[in-house]
Amino acid sequence: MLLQIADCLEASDLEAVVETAARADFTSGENTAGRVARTVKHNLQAEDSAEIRGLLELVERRLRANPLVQSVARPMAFVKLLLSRYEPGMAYGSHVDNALMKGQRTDLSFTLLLSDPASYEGGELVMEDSSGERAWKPAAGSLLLYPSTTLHRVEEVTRGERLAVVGWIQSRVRSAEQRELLFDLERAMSSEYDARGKTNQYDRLSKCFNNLLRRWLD
Ligand SMILES: O=C(O)CCC(=O)C(=O)O
Ligand SMILES: [Fe+2]
Repeated sequence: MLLQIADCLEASDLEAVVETAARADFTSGENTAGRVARTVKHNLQAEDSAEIRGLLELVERRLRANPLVQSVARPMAFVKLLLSRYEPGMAYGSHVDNALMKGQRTDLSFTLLLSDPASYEGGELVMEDSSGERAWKPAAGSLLLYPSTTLHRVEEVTRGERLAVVGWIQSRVRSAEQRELLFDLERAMSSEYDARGKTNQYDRLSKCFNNLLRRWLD
């Protein structure tokens, strides 16, 4: 399940992040890619600095505080975040993300878009699965959150600049299928409560949700 979450950063955060990004030094993303990924990874990544660490910490705080992120990802750890930039001619071909980063399992991958989609051409994040392909190009401040098991790519940027924070989450629930069931159940609970209050139906759903979560937590 891929989820798009709008407005993960409010306007003032977004402005501050873009300003910091404009002062950052970038190096080729090929430096942090493996032997094969290197053949398809053509982008830029911000070099580590106190300012960049502050920026990434702010993004992580906002994502952790987002109830939808909590409910879709059930994060145990934010394994890694980085600031990336695509200029005209840059793209990231089809790949699946590494299962292990910094000794931790990656269960979900995310992209937080920082550029206004009208300001660049190309740069769609394309998800490839057995049902076909789907391209995403959301508004600045929106988050795309998807299972790290998915093949995906970033289309070539042909005009302007695509700035984004990308990252990986280790979940407390390893299986994407189980995470999706829990997400649906939690939503059903919450709409039952909003519509009718703490009914028998709500209690029944809450029992299923909590006992499945107990069973599936790592
Ligand atoms: O920039 C993106 O949307 C995704 C980048 C990506 O796939 C990666 O860094 O592994
Ligand atoms: Fe990726």
